[in-house]
Parts: sequence; structure tokens; C-alpha cells
Amino acid sequence: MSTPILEAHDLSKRFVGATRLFAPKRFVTAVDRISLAVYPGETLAIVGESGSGKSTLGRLLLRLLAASEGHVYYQGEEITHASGARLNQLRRELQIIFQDPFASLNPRMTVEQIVGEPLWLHQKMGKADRQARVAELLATVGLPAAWARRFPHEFSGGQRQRIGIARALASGPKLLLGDEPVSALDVSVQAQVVNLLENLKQQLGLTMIIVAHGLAVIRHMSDRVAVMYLGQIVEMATVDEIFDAPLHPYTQALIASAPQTQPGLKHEMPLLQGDLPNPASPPQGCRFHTRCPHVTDECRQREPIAQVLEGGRQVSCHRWQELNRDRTVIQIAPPSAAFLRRRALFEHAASHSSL
Ligand SMILES: Nc1ncnc2c1ncn2[C@@H]1O[C@H](COP(=O)(O)OP(=O)(O)OP(=O)(O)O)[C@@H](O)[C@H]1O
Repeated sequence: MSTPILEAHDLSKRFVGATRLFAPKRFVTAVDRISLAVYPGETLAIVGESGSGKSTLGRLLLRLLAASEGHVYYQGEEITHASGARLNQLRRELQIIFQDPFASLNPRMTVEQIVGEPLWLHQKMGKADRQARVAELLATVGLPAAWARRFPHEFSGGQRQRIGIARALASGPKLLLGDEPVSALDVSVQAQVVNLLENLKQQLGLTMIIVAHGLAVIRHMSDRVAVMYLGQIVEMATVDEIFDAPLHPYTQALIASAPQTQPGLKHEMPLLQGDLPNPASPPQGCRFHTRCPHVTDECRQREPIAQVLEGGRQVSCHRWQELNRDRTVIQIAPPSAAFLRRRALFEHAASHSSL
């Protein structure tokens, strides 16, 4: 496998949680000792319930948040403590697209100013060049260049998301993080934006991280999936492995709870019961044990260690082998044709790297 574009080693983030006056501080460990690698040209999805730490992990990887512990590497270079000019450079190369396109666009700026801002800030590009580049970027995301003089309120949700994407592309990024990039949009518009992201990724050889609840979007867009539960990754595998033969009881329940993605497996798997425990006081042992239908004393007492299977698949469950023995034939699938196609496009784009 190629060198990862991004890597996390034992990455943790603690926030000070809400407390009452004079009460002792409580900490929420939003991300707890996570290690993972993101490979060039792939789309890695991070999924899990609200509060599981997906957005925090994404922001730590992009250095938009500082880690409490652990290390982040970008193209092999440690960037955990990068600052000043190096951090600015990283901000250009690692871009984020937000969930709410309206909130992320300054309502008092025209599209030309919004999309052109990074060109001025990072490249000190003059006005005429900037206007020409903004027109190109708008065309790239499927918007007419003539709309550059308009303000964000004059656009629909999908069009605003396209403007947000054009702004992210203006910096010439190598990696895009989409934090719920389509969940605020109508279903019909979601597909258009997903297709746009797919096309851009192939055209420009981008790597993507998608943070999302929507499993249908994940299935459509991603190559690999990391499933998070209370700050930890409980399973990480290719998209087909996750949807067709999930090994962790939480992944199984998550998929069964979204029957539209996998109707055939609906009756075989338990639905997700109960709420996510309070992240400020997670359960001891396996964090999923309070909701797991297969819980044993070992699960209550001992935290499972991530097991790495052949092909790089990872699962953190004491009982995964025993529980899946009869249910699934586990095959480590070779990379899908779609992934290989993207990888080839990535290599092509990397060698012709002007957008
Ligand atoms: N700035 C912050 N200060 C305090 N706690 C925070 C902060 N940001 C996140 N948290 C807490 O960290 C935990 C993980 O939050 P995070 O937003 O990463 O989860 P998420 O899986 O992305 O959820 P959602 O899908 O709702 O965005 C939550 O308990 C959240 O309340």
C-alpha cells in the first residue's frame, strides 16, 4: 500500500465538559486513543451516532483542533505541533466543507469575494487573475460565472454548498474533509452534490474524509469506513465489508437500524437499543457493553483491543469471532474496481496537477 496522506497515532482530545459553578471540572474525552491511516486517492468515511466524536476526529486530523495527546502525520511529516507558516500551508492543503452552507458563507460578501478570498490571502493573486480564477472555479462546481456578483442569500441550499466547495478548491487542496456535507440539503439535491464531489475527486486526484450519519451517502461515496462509538473506532474496513459482513455488534446494529441500505440483513441483526451513554462518564470495559445484546462479564470488565485482520480490517470486540462464525463467511475482498479506477485517476491527476 502507498504511504498514507494522513495518519493518527494514539490521538486523543479532551474537552472541559459543562459543570455547575464551583463544581469540579469534568472532562469529555471526545476522541480516545485513535490510530488510523488515510491513503491518497481514497474516501474514508467516519460514521457513528451523534456525539461519538466524528467531527472532533476530523478536525484533529486537519489540525483545526489541537490534540490533547497523540500524533498526527501528513505525508509522513509530524504536524501535531505545526504552527505559523507551516500551519497556514496545511490549512491550504487540508480543506473542510461544512454541513450548513449558509452559516459557513459570509452573507455580506459576494460569491467572488468568498471564493476569491483564499486566492488573495494565500497566493496574493491580483484582481483580474482572481476574477478569472473564480469564474473557472464556479464552472468547476457547475455554477455560471455571471453569478459571481451575487450574495449567498440569492442561492438555494445546493448552490450554496457548491459555492462552499469552490471556496475549498480555491486553495488547491490535496484533501477535503466533508463534515456532513449533504445532510442539510433536500434528498434530490444531495445526490447532485455527492456526484459533484465524486467527479471533483476523480478529476483532481483528491483524498476525502466524509463525516456522516447518512449510511446511504457513505455507501455511495466511500472506499473504507471507520465506525466510531464514544470516542473510539470499533470497526474499520472496506465499504463492502462494513455493509455486507459487519463484524462488530455495534456496526451490525447501526446498519440494521438503517434498513434502506441493507434490507436483506434486517432480520438477522439486532436493532440499536437505547441511547448513547454520557460521553463524560463512558462505561468501563467495552464501551458498547451497556447496549450490546451479546454482553458478557468480560465485556463489562475489560476493554477490547483492536484486532487487525488480514487486509487491514480492524475490529474491537471480545466476541467478534465467536459471534460471526456461523453468520458470515469473512472474505477479505480485493480493492473494488471503483477504488482502482480512482487510484489510477489520482495518479494521473497528481502528475498533471494544475486544476
Ligand atoms: N468544544 C467542545 N467543548 C466541549 N465539549 C465538546 C466540544 N466539542 C465536542 N464536544 C463533545 O465531544 C463529544 C463528541 O462531539 P463531536 O461533535 O465530535 O461528535 P459527533 O459524532 O461529530 O456528533 P454530531 O454528529 O452530533 O456532530 C460530544 O460529547 C460533544 O459534546
